[in-house]
This record gives sequence, structure tokens and C-alpha cells, in this order.
Amino acid sequence: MEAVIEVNELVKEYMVAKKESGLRGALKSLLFPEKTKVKGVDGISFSIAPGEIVGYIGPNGAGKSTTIKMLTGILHPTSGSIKVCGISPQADRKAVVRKLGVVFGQRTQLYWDLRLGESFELLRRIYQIDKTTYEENLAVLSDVLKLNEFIDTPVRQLSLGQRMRGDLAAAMLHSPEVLFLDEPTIGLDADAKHAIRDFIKEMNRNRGVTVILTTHDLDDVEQLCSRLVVVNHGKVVEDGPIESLIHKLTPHRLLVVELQHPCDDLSHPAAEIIKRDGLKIWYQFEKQRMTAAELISDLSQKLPIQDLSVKEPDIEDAIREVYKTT
Ligand SMILES: Nc1ncnc2c1ncn2[C@@H]1O[C@H](COP(=O)(O)OP(=O)(O)OP(=O)(O)O)[C@@H](O)[C@H]1O
Repeated sequence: MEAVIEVNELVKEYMVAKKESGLRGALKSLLFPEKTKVKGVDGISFSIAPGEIVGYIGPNGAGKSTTIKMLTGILHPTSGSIKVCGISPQADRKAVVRKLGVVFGQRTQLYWDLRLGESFELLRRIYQIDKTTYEENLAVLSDVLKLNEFIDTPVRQLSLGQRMRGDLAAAMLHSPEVLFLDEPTIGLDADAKHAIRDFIKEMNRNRGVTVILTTHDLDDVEQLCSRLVVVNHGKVVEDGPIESLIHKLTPHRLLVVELQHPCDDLSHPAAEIIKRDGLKIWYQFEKQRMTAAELISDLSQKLPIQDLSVKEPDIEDAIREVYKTT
């Protein structure tokens, strides 16, 4: 199947002012500014198939926004190539914009002084969406996102959750094939997050929309994404299905044991005690080396066990590992 998004050896260099320390240095930088190159994105390649929901994640400053800005044609790459639905955003930004819906959680594309419905109407004219498509889409979006409750409210009076629902609808009015979502649930309460995630799933399932999601919210990742592309220092450091990344990145499991009374010798040759809290002990062991059943059997022969539980590594553990090692 042909990729919806194809990124090859993408590089983006920024020129930044070199800062020197001390008063003399500050004065020198002011009078004779020197510039230096910083690579925001440093040779990124990936390919996304139609209908995928991909989490594009990484720590602060990893290069996520820079990538998204190049994919949407806002920024020009220093080198490398991008194809979105077969079109280069650099060569024909207008054509690419018609294929894309973009939502930046921290900003809005709605108009503060207009009512939500008027904002949509204005966007219809700007994007030249034909009236039938617009009306059909608005009816579906209003239904799924429950916009009718606040469609006549001025945008500046909307709650953050309502504003985000409005922004998602705005991004979908022109029936885009691809949706870029940058922190779509940031600052929202649990109910609003739930509504946004349901909407994303629905658009993906029923309309086949391909979604690229940038987020620091690992619940978003877990509930929405089947695949993760992890970036750090401008490079892709992991790319694959979530389950296999967890498996690959977290070779450990945890056994939490609660004792009936204190004991002197808690050790086990193949498990490390990583935490103790009163009668509770956390043993970390390698999945490859032994099973939880073997460890439990060994420990129960020498310790008076009251209770126990096994903790499987989750996406949070996997992400922590990858950020730690790159
Ligand atoms: N306009 C700019 N001028 C100079 N450097 C920039 C500019 N924009 C980004 N950078 C640098 O490029 C790198 C990547 O930044 P980018 O904003 O893409 O990261 P990010 O992964 O989106 O981070 P965050 O999660 O904090 O939004 C950082 O080192 C950043 O300081």
C-alpha cells in the first residue's frame, strides 16, 4: 500500500545567536553577533500507511514540532524530502493543506471574537469548502463532538474542552485524509480527554483518517496509537508497534511481596531489591532469566509471604528507558 506520509533523511538547521558568558561576552554578542547552526531535526526518515494512528513522541526539544511544521509546509527543510499524499509540502503547500487537518493544542485556529458557528463559516470560505461537503461534515461533527450546546457561543467564552472540540471540528471540515494533532488533550479534565480520544478513534475508524499525534500524555498514546515513532536529539530512536517496543525496551518485571513479619535475609541471587517500604519489598528480575512463578516459588520457601503481585512493564517504563539511554 502506498504511504500517506513519506519522510526521507529530513534535516532542519536553525541559525542561533552564539551567547558568550559574562558582561564582556554579552557586550561582544550584542556588538558583533555571531551565529551558530543547531540541528532541530537531524536525518529523520519514516513512512506512514493510510489509516495508521502514530504517536510521534520524544522529550522536550527532541524535534517533534519542527518535523510537524515541515510536514505541514510551515517550515522548509534544510535537506531531505517529504511527501504527504504524494505531494511535496514545499513544492505545493496549498495542495497539501487541502489533505491535512492540523490542531495545535496550545493555539487555536478559531476566531476569538466570533461565535463558534461563525468561525466555521469563515473557515469554509477561506478553505473554499463547497457548501454540501461543509454542511454534511458539520452535521456529523456536531453530532460526534456535541457542538450544538455551544455553537452560538463566542469562541473567547468557550471552556478549554469546548474550544478543543471546536478546533477538532474546524480541522475536519474540509474532509482531510491526514490529521496532525499536537498535544490535543493538554490541560483538559478526564471527561474532556475521553471525548477527544473517542472522536479521534471515530474519525480513524469511520473515515479512515490517518493520524499523527504528538503528545506528552502517555494515556493518549496507550489508548490511541498502534505505533510509536520516538525521537530524541533530532533523530528517530525507536519505531514500531507499542507492544514490541515495551517488550524490547523493558527486559524487567517487578514482583511486589508483602511479608507477614520482618525477616533478615530477603535476598535472591537472580532478583534485585529495588525498593522497600515496611513489610513490602519490590524485586526486579529479568524476564528472560526467570519466570515470576519461579521467583515466587523460591521466595516463598524462605519468606513468610502475606501477599504478592506481579507488575508488567508498561508504556511509561518503556519510554523512561528510551529517554534514559539516548
Ligand atoms: N525557531 C527556532 N530557532 C532556533 N532553534 C529552534 C527553533 N525552533 C526549535 N529550535 C530548536 O530545535 C530543537 C527542536 O525543537 P522542537 O521545538 O522541534 O522540539 P519538540 O520536540 O517539539 O519540543 P517540545 O516537546 O518542547 O515542544 C530544540 O533544540 C529547539 O531549541
